[in-house]
Amino acid sequence: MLLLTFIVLASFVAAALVVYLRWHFNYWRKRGVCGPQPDLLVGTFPRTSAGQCNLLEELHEIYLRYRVSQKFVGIFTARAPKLFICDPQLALQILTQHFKSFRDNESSQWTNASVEQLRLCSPFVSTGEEWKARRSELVPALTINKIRSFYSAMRDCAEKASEFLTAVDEQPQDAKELANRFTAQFMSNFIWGIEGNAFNVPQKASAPSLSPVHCMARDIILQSLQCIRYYGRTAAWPWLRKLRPVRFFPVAADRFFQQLLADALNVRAKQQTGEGGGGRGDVIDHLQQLREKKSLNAIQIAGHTTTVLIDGYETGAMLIAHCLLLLARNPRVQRKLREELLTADVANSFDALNELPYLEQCLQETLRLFPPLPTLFKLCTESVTLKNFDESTLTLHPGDSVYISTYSFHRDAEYFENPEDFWPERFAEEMGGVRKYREMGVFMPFGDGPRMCPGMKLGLSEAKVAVSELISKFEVSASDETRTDNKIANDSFLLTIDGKIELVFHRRP
Ligand code: HEM
Repeated sequence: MLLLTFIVLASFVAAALVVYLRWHFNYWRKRGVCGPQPDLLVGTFPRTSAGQCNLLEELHEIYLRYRVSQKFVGIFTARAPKLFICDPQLALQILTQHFKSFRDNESSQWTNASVEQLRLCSPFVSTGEEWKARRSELVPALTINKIRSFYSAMRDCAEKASEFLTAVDEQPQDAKELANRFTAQFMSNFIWGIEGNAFNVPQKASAPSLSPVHCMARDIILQSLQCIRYYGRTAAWPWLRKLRPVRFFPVAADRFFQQLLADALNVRAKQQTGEGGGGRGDVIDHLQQLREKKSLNAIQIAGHTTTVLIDGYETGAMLIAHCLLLLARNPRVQRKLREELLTADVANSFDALNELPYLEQCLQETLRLFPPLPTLFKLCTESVTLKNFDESTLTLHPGDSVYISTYSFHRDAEYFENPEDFWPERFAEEMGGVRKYREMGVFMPFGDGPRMCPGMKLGLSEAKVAVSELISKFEVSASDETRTDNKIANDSFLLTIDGKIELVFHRRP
């Protein structure tokens, strides 16, 4: 009897749960929005939830299925409803004309002010007026003139990479690690005016040890990726995040960067009172002036230094590593780029480097195939009505989430012929250049609108300097360990190819 009661009760609870979940998954249907049938337990992304593919790949399948008939479809990450935008023009409007209605990033909800502070100072996770203030403080530190004044420092870092590669004598190298050494070295100089030592100890067969700034940047990236996985796993139970809030930056990194800031400001203060004062024009100089004009506290200033470091260190390195990989696989493109580089005086002129059309095309084509930040997660901040192809409408309200997958637009054969091919010429000026694709809304590796990446010029400059140095001095080929297709890693939030990018650098005579 007891057993029977238990079975009846358990069946009742199970049935009630199924009814509840089904009812919940009617969310989009009730609002007149179509979309793929969600799995009762894991929503629209069963293979991503099982670790079998990247969220982008499942999003891309949905995109290809619906993009002709729907401008937007309803999806569920676990139980959370999201609106997925399949129409590039609508995506562009969301980022530009409708900006007031989509001002904030979903990542602003992925930060817990009770457990960490430096990360909160990044414009990327700030909201409302706070975002405006943080962004306007940062932008003047990243102008083209500032970057130009660091051109010889950047070239110096790239030359150190060349010396290092010469010393390791054609042993296969992890291109991502190499690129991270370069960006860590340059960022240390650009932000704090310190030597990164990223390429010291060029003993044969032994890799140089990493600088403290490099170690901390790497630890922040690793911990942030773990946090993003945690946010993915707890999507169905968001209350868990309140019970166990997590930090994106390790405690040790927060302390390290606050101390580094204090030390750098002390040194500057002494230099200004003694002889030889005068700014070097680096990020610390800019922040010091800002502190005097606005009442910024030490946390906010240290937060700006970590924002520039982390974005310049990781996204810049991803662009460099993927570009070297694509050039290694495509000897024709590599030769053509080298010919262009060898005819210009790039060693002495930042402007000459920026005027090289093929170098620009190679980098844009790399960003098309491997945009480091391939999904934009936007939050509705003011009610707005969107129109579908069939003139039906949907009104979104504050708090609703919207997903835009630049990865899907970038790999759509409708806009980019043979989308898996690396063909930089598609971005040639005479074919309309980058502008043509940006206006269509199908190319946005740096986002668009008022929140567009403020570090675009810095990221592109880092990559231009590193790629131009290495391609003019080395023939680059891929080792057998490196995959030959563009399959992306299952667990990467920042988009990266699956497996290592192992390259061989043969010194040219
Ligand atoms: C190749 C390198 C880079 C790529 C592909 C890239 C890409 C992006 C993308 C897609 C966004 C989101 C834009 C949006 O929400 O519409 C973004 C935002 C941002 N990026 Fe970059 N980025 C790069 C380098 C940098 C660098 C070097 C910095 C240095 C400071 C930087 C700082 C930022 C910041 C602060 C934001 C947030 C802006 C805001 O929300 O107002 N990025 N980036």
